[in-house]
Amino acid sequence: EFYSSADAMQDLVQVEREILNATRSYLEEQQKQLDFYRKFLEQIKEEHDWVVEQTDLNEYLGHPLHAFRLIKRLVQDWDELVFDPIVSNAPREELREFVDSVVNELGYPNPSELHGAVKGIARLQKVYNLTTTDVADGLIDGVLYDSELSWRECYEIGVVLFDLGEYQRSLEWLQVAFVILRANPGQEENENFYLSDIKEYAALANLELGNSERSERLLNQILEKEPTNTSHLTRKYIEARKPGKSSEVNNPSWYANYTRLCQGKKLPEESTGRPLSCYLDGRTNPYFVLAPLQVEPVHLDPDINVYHRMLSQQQINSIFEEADKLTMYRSAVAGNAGKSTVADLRVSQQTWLNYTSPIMKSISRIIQFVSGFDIAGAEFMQVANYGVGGQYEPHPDYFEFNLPQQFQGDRISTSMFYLSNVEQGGYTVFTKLNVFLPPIQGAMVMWHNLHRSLDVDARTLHAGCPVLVGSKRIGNIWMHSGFQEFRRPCNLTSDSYKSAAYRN
Ligand SMILES: O=C(O)CCC(=O)C(=O)O
Ligand SMILES: [Fe+2]
Repeated sequence: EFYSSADAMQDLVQVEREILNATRSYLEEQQKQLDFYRKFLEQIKEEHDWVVEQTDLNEYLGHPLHAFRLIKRLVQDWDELVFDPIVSNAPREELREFVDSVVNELGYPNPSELHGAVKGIARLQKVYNLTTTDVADGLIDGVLYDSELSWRECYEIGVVLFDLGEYQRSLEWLQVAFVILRANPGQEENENFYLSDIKEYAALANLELGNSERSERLLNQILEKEPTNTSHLTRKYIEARKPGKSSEVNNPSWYANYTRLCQGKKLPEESTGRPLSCYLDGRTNPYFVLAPLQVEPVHLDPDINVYHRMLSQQQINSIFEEADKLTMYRSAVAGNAGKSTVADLRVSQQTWLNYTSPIMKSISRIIQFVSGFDIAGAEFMQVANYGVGGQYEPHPDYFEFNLPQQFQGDRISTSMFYLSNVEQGGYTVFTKLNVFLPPIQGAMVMWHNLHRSLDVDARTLHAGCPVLVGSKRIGNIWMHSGFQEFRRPCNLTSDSYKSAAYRN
């Protein structure tokens, strides 16, 4: 799978380059062949015409050499020089074999990936309030990119969204396609045919949305002006079918907070009289005496801290070198009965790094010093890469139920390293705490997922917002509550009441 990770997408660039080069050579080879055939035909024609011009063909062919020449041409030359090569077409076979080998080695996206990519665009529009015209113009959240879409691309997006049942969004894309196509007359040979085609899809989308009148009107326009083969059938279909209901979009309860925070907007907060401010911490562990931790507290109770400049570019490169040795997989989520499943709510690719390499040894040391926890029983570091539209919808990091058998206790804390900056989007947000964090390369954010009583803390619900532009890389280390009894002792009374009101 390619669309879920920016890294994986890079392979596709190589695939396209290889196919491009091979096809170009193929065309050159074919051109040579064609030139050869043409020359052959000219030669034959010359001889043939000469034969036909003979006043007495019988006499001419009675000559043994003339007869031999004609027979030889037909038996040998036509076959060897023209028919065989045309039929077997060696360059085409070579091209096919080459493309197969490239595809086998590097992979090739299947049609479902187009759906994934289009869903990604629709998701970005929804989360960041991007209008369809802006996106089509290459204007992404206020930044203009040199990447405007053609009418055909807009049309394809509209069709895929129609297939996905996103009729309102589909209609918007179809409208933009229509406008672009009509604004550039003469660019497309079958312009009128395409305009009708777009209208036909728009008629169907309108029908699904419950706008039967509009649907009717669009179809009549086609039938009056540019009737196509299918429009009559569509008319029958529309007459036979009951219009759909304009579906009220029912967003989940967390959705408003989620999108607001993803856009970098906070709800106003009551002042606690004690604004949070950054500080240097050289006392948590002697390790930090000479290079104190640069702490940015972003929330108190539950505490969420960002530690800046934890990793240098060099260290980050070393992490990627380790990750490159392994295969990245599409991230899954715990589904029913704890089974892991792939879902749109988490679109990224990931792999796991153990703590044996020098860089990972040093990370495990740092993480233990900062958190105070013993890394024994912790999971390997999960390195993830999100492509455009990649995201992780609100979730807690703890399991609570369905704790994997090999776990020593639940995930007591999360330490998440930002291994890249993100050009636009990709914030980490805490939907119940009114906190958003733009990724900053080299920084690490840490929080506890469990109360001291080891009950789960529902306030820690968080999400990775969709990446708008860029490629997001993170590294997660989850500590487990086993082995930590002396590191973070329980209180005498349970503190789980604090999060009781935040469940669901
Ligand atoms: O991508 C992010 O910012 C959050 C990722 C996350 O929550 C996770 O991987 O569990
Ligand atoms: Fe998480």
